[in-house]
Amino acid sequence: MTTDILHTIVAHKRTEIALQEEAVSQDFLIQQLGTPRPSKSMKQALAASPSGIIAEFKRRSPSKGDIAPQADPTVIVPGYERAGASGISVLTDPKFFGGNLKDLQAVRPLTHLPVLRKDFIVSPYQLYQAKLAGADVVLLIAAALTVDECKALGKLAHQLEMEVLLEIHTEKELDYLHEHVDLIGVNNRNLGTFHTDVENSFRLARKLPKELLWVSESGISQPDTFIQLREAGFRGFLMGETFMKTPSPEKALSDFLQAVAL
Ligand SMILES: O=C(O)c1ccccc1NCC(=O)[C@H](O)[C@H](O)COP(=O)(O)O
Repeated sequence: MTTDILHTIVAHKRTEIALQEEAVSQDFLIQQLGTPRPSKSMKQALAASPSGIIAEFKRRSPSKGDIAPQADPTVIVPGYERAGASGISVLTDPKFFGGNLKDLQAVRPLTHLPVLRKDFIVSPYQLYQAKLAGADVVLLIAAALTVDECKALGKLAHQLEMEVLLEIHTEKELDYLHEHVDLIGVNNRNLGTFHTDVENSFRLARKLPKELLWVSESGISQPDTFIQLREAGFRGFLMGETFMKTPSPEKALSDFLQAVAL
């Protein structure tokens, strides 16, 4: 089921990709792959971390508008690593989030952490782009795909040695699980209404497969909530706005980790 904003974003995404493909063909991207650099495992990094925060670089969003429109990822991302992030997420969507694949490319050599390409992935073309830009993980959003598309994209991501974070919002979307999923993300944000409720993670936790690593996504700002989510079994926490809206995302993350005593 697609919701309105998601529908709009995905429709625009298809146009964006078609234009990019006109300029640079998929065959050309494949030729450029050569011998790719080995990937870093987000799953292992989160499982080994006492905190598990995937700190996100996000300039703006459909729900909040401008958050940090002038932010520079080459400043923010090394700061996140110094502060103790376990992984990095870079929003690469230009129109709705003010991001760019170049942001991901720019931070790749500046961090040892696994990097997630956070975008609305609907085409193999975007997976080749992600690999070339240096992503270790890609997001597949159940609500933006059919089950077959999700499986085919997951399979290709694995062939390209990238991990797959499958994002769900409802129990029904557990039908999207397949053998090429490494991490399961529960989005606390309803993409139709933008209403954000971390209860969604607690509700769905009872249904999530034990063999996958669980990530709670969106709207996490309170140390108490974070601690309760860890107690419920989540080992990854995708957090953007809480840090990006402050003058120093590095300090905000460092303070947050101190508040949860990690
Ligand atoms: O953030 C939005 O408004 C949004 C709207 C529509 C689709 C996706 C959206 N966000 C993408 C994300 O996944 C979040 O940036 C990520 O989960 C972090 O959320 P937050 O900590 O609330 O910034």
